[in-house]
Amino acid sequence: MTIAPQKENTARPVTPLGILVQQLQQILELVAKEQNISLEVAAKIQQVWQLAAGIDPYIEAVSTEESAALAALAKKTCAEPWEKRFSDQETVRQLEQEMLSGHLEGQTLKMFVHMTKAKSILEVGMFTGYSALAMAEALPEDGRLVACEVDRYVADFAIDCFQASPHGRKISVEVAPAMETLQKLAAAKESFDLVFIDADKKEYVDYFHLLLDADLVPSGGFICVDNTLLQGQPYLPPDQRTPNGEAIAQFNRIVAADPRVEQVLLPLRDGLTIIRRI
Ligand SMILES: C[S@@+](CC[C@H](N)C(=O)[O-])C[C@H]1O[C@@H](n2cnc3c(N)ncnc32)[C@H](O)[C@@H]1O
Repeated sequence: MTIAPQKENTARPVTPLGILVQQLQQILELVAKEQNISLEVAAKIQQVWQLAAGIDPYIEAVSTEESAALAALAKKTCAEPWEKRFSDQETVRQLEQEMLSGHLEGQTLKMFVHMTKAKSILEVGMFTGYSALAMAEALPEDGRLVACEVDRYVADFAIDCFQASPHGRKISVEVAPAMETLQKLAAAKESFDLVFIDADKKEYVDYFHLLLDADLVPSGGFICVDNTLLQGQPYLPPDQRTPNGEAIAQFNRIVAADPRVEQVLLPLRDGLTIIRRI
Protein backbone atom coordinates (compact mmCIF):
# COMPACT_ATOMS: atom_id res chain seq x y z
CA MET A 1 0.00 0.00 0.00
CA THR A 2 1.05 3.63 -0.46
CA ILE A 3 2.05 5.71 2.48
CA ALA A 4 1.44 9.37 1.80
CA PRO A 5 4.53 11.51 2.26
CA GLN A 6 4.62 13.70 5.36
CA LYS A 7 4.41 17.40 4.58
CA GLU A 8 7.66 19.11 5.49
CA ASN A 9 6.91 21.30 8.48
CA THR A 10 8.99 21.57 11.61
CA ALA A 11 6.08 22.87 13.71
CA ARG A 12 4.54 20.13 15.90
CA PRO A 13 0.76 19.65 15.60
CA VAL A 14 -1.13 21.74 18.18
CA THR A 15 -4.74 21.41 16.99
CA PRO A 16 -7.16 18.46 17.38
CA LEU A 17 -7.11 17.96 13.60
CA GLY A 18 -3.30 18.21 13.38
CA ILE A 19 -2.93 15.64 16.16
CA LEU A 20 -5.51 13.36 14.50
CA VAL A 21 -3.62 13.52 11.19
CA GLN A 22 -0.32 12.76 12.93
CA GLN A 23 -1.86 9.74 14.70
CA LEU A 24 -3.39 8.45 11.47
CA GLN A 25 0.03 8.81 9.83
CA GLN A 26 1.53 6.69 12.63
CA ILE A 27 -1.19 4.04 12.15
CA LEU A 28 -0.44 3.99 8.40
CA GLU A 29 3.22 3.38 9.14
CA LEU A 30 2.34 0.50 11.51
CA VAL A 31 -0.05 -0.96 8.93
CA ALA A 32 2.68 -0.88 6.27
CA LYS A 33 4.88 -3.10 8.49
CA GLU A 34 2.04 -5.52 9.35
CA GLN A 35 1.88 -8.66 7.17
CA ASN A 36 -1.58 -9.86 8.25
CA ILE A 37 -3.63 -6.71 7.75
CA SER A 38 -6.40 -7.02 5.16
CA LEU A 39 -6.10 -4.85 2.03
CA GLU A 40 -9.60 -3.53 2.70
CA VAL A 41 -8.71 -2.27 6.21
CA ALA A 42 -5.44 -0.76 4.92
CA ALA A 43 -7.27 1.04 2.09
CA LYS A 44 -9.90 2.39 4.54
CA ILE A 45 -7.23 3.82 6.86
CA GLN A 46 -5.55 5.45 3.84
CA GLN A 47 -8.88 7.07 2.87
CA VAL A 48 -9.49 8.35 6.41
CA TRP A 49 -5.97 9.82 6.47
CA GLN A 50 -6.51 11.55 3.11
CA LEU A 51 -9.83 13.01 4.27
CA ALA A 52 -8.33 14.44 7.48
CA ALA A 53 -4.93 15.51 6.10
CA GLY A 54 -6.49 17.39 3.19
CA ILE A 55 -8.74 19.73 5.18
CA ASP A 56 -6.34 22.48 6.30
CA PRO A 57 -4.23 22.59 3.08
CA TYR A 58 -7.44 22.77 0.99
CA ILE A 59 -8.97 25.56 3.11
CA GLU A 60 -5.67 27.48 2.89
CA ALA A 61 -5.52 27.02 -0.88
CA VAL A 62 -8.99 28.49 -1.49
CA SER A 63 -8.79 31.29 1.12
CA THR A 64 -7.38 34.73 0.31
CA GLU A 65 -3.60 34.73 0.56
CA GLU A 66 -1.95 36.48 3.50
CA SER A 67 -0.26 39.83 2.81
CA ALA A 68 3.48 40.02 2.12
CA ALA A 69 3.99 41.65 5.54
CA LEU A 70 2.17 38.79 7.33
CA ALA A 71 4.06 36.15 5.33
CA ALA A 72 7.37 37.82 6.24
CA LEU A 73 6.36 38.04 9.93
CA ALA A 74 5.45 34.31 9.99
CA LYS A 75 8.73 33.37 8.27
CA LYS A 76 10.78 35.46 10.71
CA THR A 77 8.92 33.89 13.67
CA CYS A 78 9.72 30.35 12.43
CA ALA A 79 13.39 31.23 11.94
CA GLU A 80 13.83 32.65 15.47
CA PRO A 81 15.72 30.39 17.95
CA TRP A 82 13.10 30.66 20.75
CA GLU A 83 14.70 28.04 23.01
CA LYS A 84 18.01 29.91 22.97
CA ARG A 85 16.26 33.24 23.61
CA PHE A 86 14.74 31.70 26.76
CA SER A 87 17.93 29.99 27.96
CA ASP A 88 19.80 33.29 27.41
CA GLN A 89 17.04 34.93 29.53
CA GLU A 90 16.05 37.29 26.72
CA THR A 91 12.40 36.13 26.98
CA VAL A 92 10.64 35.78 30.34
CA ARG A 93 9.05 32.46 29.37
CA GLN A 94 9.55 29.68 26.84
CA LEU A 95 7.96 30.94 23.62
CA GLU A 96 7.61 28.79 20.49
CA GLN A 97 6.72 29.22 16.83
CA GLU A 98 3.55 27.14 17.36
CA MET A 99 2.06 30.10 19.28
CA LEU A 100 1.57 32.01 16.03
CA SER A 101 -2.05 31.83 14.84
CA GLY A 102 -1.27 31.91 11.11
CA HIS A 103 -3.01 32.27 7.77
CA LEU A 104 -6.46 30.70 8.40
CA GLU A 105 -7.07 32.26 11.76
CA GLY A 106 -5.58 35.60 10.71
CA GLN A 107 -7.85 35.71 7.65
CA THR A 108 -10.86 34.72 9.80
CA LEU A 109 -10.18 37.49 12.34
CA LYS A 110 -9.66 39.96 9.52
CA MET A 111 -13.09 39.00 8.13
CA PHE A 112 -14.68 39.49 11.56
CA VAL A 113 -13.24 43.02 11.71
CA HIS A 114 -14.72 43.78 8.28
CA MET A 115 -18.06 42.16 9.16
CA THR A 116 -18.46 43.94 12.51
CA LYS A 117 -17.03 47.23 11.11
CA ALA A 118 -14.96 47.39 14.29
CA LYS A 119 -12.92 50.56 14.79
CA SER A 120 -11.36 49.72 18.15
CA ILE A 121 -9.78 46.36 18.94
CA LEU A 122 -8.05 44.97 22.01
CA GLU A 123 -5.74 41.97 21.73
CA VAL A 124 -4.78 40.05 24.88
CA GLY A 125 -1.61 38.07 24.03
CA MET A 126 0.27 39.38 20.97
CA PHE A 127 3.39 37.16 20.59
CA THR A 128 5.14 38.24 17.34
CA GLY A 129 2.08 40.17 16.19
CA TYR A 130 0.52 37.96 13.47
CA SER A 131 -3.13 38.24 14.60
CA ALA A 132 -2.68 41.91 15.59
CA LEU A 133 -1.39 42.85 12.14
CA ALA A 134 -4.03 40.70 10.37
CA MET A 135 -6.83 42.52 12.25
CA ALA A 136 -5.16 45.93 11.76
CA GLU A 137 -5.18 45.31 7.99
CA ALA A 138 -9.00 45.31 8.14
CA LEU A 139 -9.32 48.41 10.34
CA PRO A 140 -10.22 51.74 8.73
CA GLU A 141 -7.53 54.43 8.57
CA ASP A 142 -8.69 55.94 11.89
CA GLY A 143 -9.07 52.53 13.57
CA ARG A 144 -6.84 51.47 16.47
CA LEU A 145 -5.69 48.25 18.04
CA VAL A 146 -4.20 47.97 21.54
CA ALA A 147 -2.12 44.80 21.97
CA CYS A 148 -1.18 43.41 25.42
CA GLU A 149 2.04 41.44 25.72
CA VAL A 150 4.03 40.61 28.85
CA ASP A 151 7.33 39.82 27.15
CA ARG A 152 9.53 42.79 26.17
CA TYR A 153 11.66 40.80 23.70
CA VAL A 154 8.73 39.49 21.66
CA ALA A 155 6.96 42.88 21.84
CA ASP A 156 10.02 44.53 20.23
CA PHE A 157 10.16 41.71 17.67
CA ALA A 158 6.52 42.45 16.70
CA ILE A 159 6.97 46.23 16.67
CA ASP A 160 9.89 45.75 14.27
CA CYS A 161 7.68 43.63 11.95
CA PHE A 162 4.81 46.17 12.11
CA GLN A 163 7.12 48.79 10.59
CA ALA A 164 7.11 46.80 7.33
CA SER A 165 3.34 47.39 6.92
CA PRO A 166 1.36 50.62 6.40
CA HIS A 167 -1.20 49.16 8.87
CA GLY A 168 1.36 48.78 11.66
CA ARG A 169 0.86 52.38 12.80
CA LYS A 170 -2.71 51.53 13.91
CA ILE A 171 -1.26 49.22 16.60
CA SER A 172 -0.04 50.32 20.03
CA VAL A 173 1.63 47.78 22.30
CA GLU A 174 1.26 47.64 26.10
CA VAL A 175 4.09 45.62 27.64
CA ALA A 176 2.83 44.40 31.04
CA PRO A 177 0.82 41.52 32.51
CA ALA A 178 -2.52 41.64 30.66
CA MET A 179 -4.64 41.99 33.83
CA GLU A 180 -2.69 45.16 34.73
CA THR A 181 -3.29 46.62 31.27
CA LEU A 182 -6.99 45.69 31.34
CA GLN A 183 -7.38 47.36 34.73
CA LYS A 184 -5.61 50.47 33.43
CA LEU A 185 -7.89 50.60 30.36
CA ALA A 186 -10.95 50.08 32.57
CA ALA A 187 -9.89 52.93 34.88
CA ALA A 188 -9.56 55.15 31.78
CA LYS A 189 -13.15 54.15 30.79
CA GLU A 190 -11.96 52.70 27.46
CA SER A 191 -14.19 50.39 25.44
CA PHE A 192 -13.60 48.15 22.42
CA ASP A 193 -15.78 46.89 19.58
CA LEU A 194 -13.85 43.62 19.40
CA VAL A 195 -11.43 41.82 21.73
CA PHE A 196 -9.21 38.86 20.84
CA ILE A 197 -8.11 36.76 23.83
CA ASP A 198 -5.00 34.62 23.24
CA ALA A 199 -2.73 34.93 26.32
CA ASP A 200 -2.46 32.86 29.54
CA LYS A 201 -5.14 30.10 29.44
CA LYS A 202 -5.39 30.07 33.26
CA GLU A 203 -6.34 33.77 33.21
CA TYR A 204 -9.03 33.50 30.51
CA VAL A 205 -11.88 33.57 33.07
CA ASP A 206 -10.39 36.71 34.70
CA TYR A 207 -10.02 38.48 31.33
CA PHE A 208 -13.61 37.56 30.40
CA HIS A 209 -15.08 38.77 33.70
CA LEU A 210 -13.13 42.03 33.71
CA LEU A 211 -14.06 42.80 30.08
CA LEU A 212 -17.75 42.49 30.95
CA ASP A 213 -17.75 43.82 34.53
CA ALA A 214 -15.79 46.97 33.60
CA ASP A 215 -17.71 47.47 30.32
CA LEU A 216 -14.50 47.23 28.28
CA VAL A 217 -16.85 45.40 25.88
CA PRO A 218 -20.20 47.20 25.64
CA SER A 219 -23.52 45.68 24.61
CA GLY A 220 -23.22 44.58 20.94
CA GLY A 221 -19.44 44.13 21.22
CA PHE A 222 -17.58 40.90 20.41
CA ILE A 223 -14.93 38.78 22.12
CA CYS A 224 -13.06 36.15 20.07
CA VAL A 225 -11.19 33.57 22.12
CA ASP A 226 -8.44 31.29 20.83
CA ASN A 227 -7.59 27.70 21.86
CA THR A 228 -11.04 26.88 23.23
CA LEU A 229 -10.65 23.28 21.97
CA LEU A 230 -7.12 23.07 23.46
CA GLN A 231 -6.00 20.02 21.50
CA GLY A 232 -9.27 18.23 22.34
CA GLN A 233 -8.67 18.27 26.09
CA PRO A 234 -12.00 19.85 27.17
CA TYR A 235 -13.97 16.92 25.68
CA LEU A 236 -11.47 14.10 26.30
CA PRO A 237 -11.63 12.21 29.64
CA PRO A 238 -10.78 14.70 32.45
CA ASP A 239 -7.84 12.59 33.72
CA GLN A 240 -6.03 13.32 30.41
CA ARG A 241 -6.18 17.10 30.91
CA THR A 242 -3.22 19.38 31.56
CA PRO A 243 -3.74 22.42 33.84
CA ASN A 244 -4.33 24.50 30.67
CA GLY A 245 -6.87 21.93 29.43
CA GLU A 246 -8.71 22.13 32.75
CA ALA A 247 -8.62 25.95 32.62
CA ILE A 248 -10.17 25.96 29.14
CA ALA A 249 -12.83 23.38 30.11
CA GLN A 250 -13.77 25.64 33.02
CA PHE A 251 -13.69 28.78 30.84
CA ASN A 252 -16.04 27.18 28.29
CA ARG A 253 -18.48 26.18 31.07
CA ILE A 254 -18.44 29.69 32.58
CA VAL A 255 -19.08 31.42 29.24
CA ALA A 256 -21.89 28.97 28.43
CA ALA A 257 -23.60 29.78 31.75
CA ASP A 258 -23.24 33.59 31.57
CA PRO A 259 -26.58 35.22 30.64
CA ARG A 260 -24.84 38.43 29.49
CA VAL A 261 -23.51 36.76 26.35
CA GLU A 262 -24.31 34.43 23.46
CA GLN A 263 -21.52 32.38 21.87
CA VAL A 264 -20.45 29.75 19.35
CA LEU A 265 -17.31 27.62 19.38
CA LEU A 266 -15.94 27.24 15.83
CA PRO A 267 -13.69 24.18 15.17
CA LEU A 268 -11.11 26.34 13.38
CA ARG A 269 -7.54 25.26 14.21
CA ASP A 270 -7.40 24.87 18.03
CA GLY A 271 -10.94 26.22 18.52
CA LEU A 272 -12.13 29.82 18.18
CA THR A 273 -15.08 30.95 20.30
CA ILE A 274 -17.04 33.99 19.15
CA ILE A 275 -18.87 35.73 21.99
CA ARG A 276 -21.38 38.58 21.58
CA ARG A 277 -22.36 40.74 24.51
CA ILE A 278 -26.14 40.95 24.48
C1 LIG B 1 -0.40 32.17 21.88
S1 LIG B 1 0.60 33.55 21.98
C2 LIG B 1 -0.29 34.78 21.09
C3 LIG B 1 -0.30 34.55 19.60
C4 LIG B 1 -0.77 35.70 18.79
N1 LIG B 1 -2.07 36.17 19.19
C5 LIG B 1 -0.77 35.30 17.33
O1 LIG B 1 -1.86 35.13 16.78
O2 LIG B 1 0.28 35.12 16.73
C6 LIG B 1 0.40 34.06 23.64
C7 LIG B 1 1.19 35.30 24.01
O3 LIG B 1 0.64 35.81 25.24
C8 LIG B 1 1.67 36.28 26.05
N2 LIG B 1 1.21 36.20 27.44
C9 LIG B 1 1.08 35.11 28.22
N3 LIG B 1 0.62 35.43 29.43
C10 LIG B 1 0.42 36.78 29.41
C11 LIG B 1 -0.04 37.72 30.36
N4 LIG B 1 -0.41 37.34 31.58
N5 LIG B 1 -0.09 39.01 29.99
C12 LIG B 1 0.26 39.42 28.74
N6 LIG B 1 0.72 38.57 27.80
C13 LIG B 1 0.80 37.27 28.13
C14 LIG B 1 2.85 35.34 25.77
O4 LIG B 1 4.08 35.97 26.10
C15 LIG B 1 2.68 35.06 24.28
O5 LIG B 1 3.46 35.94 23.52
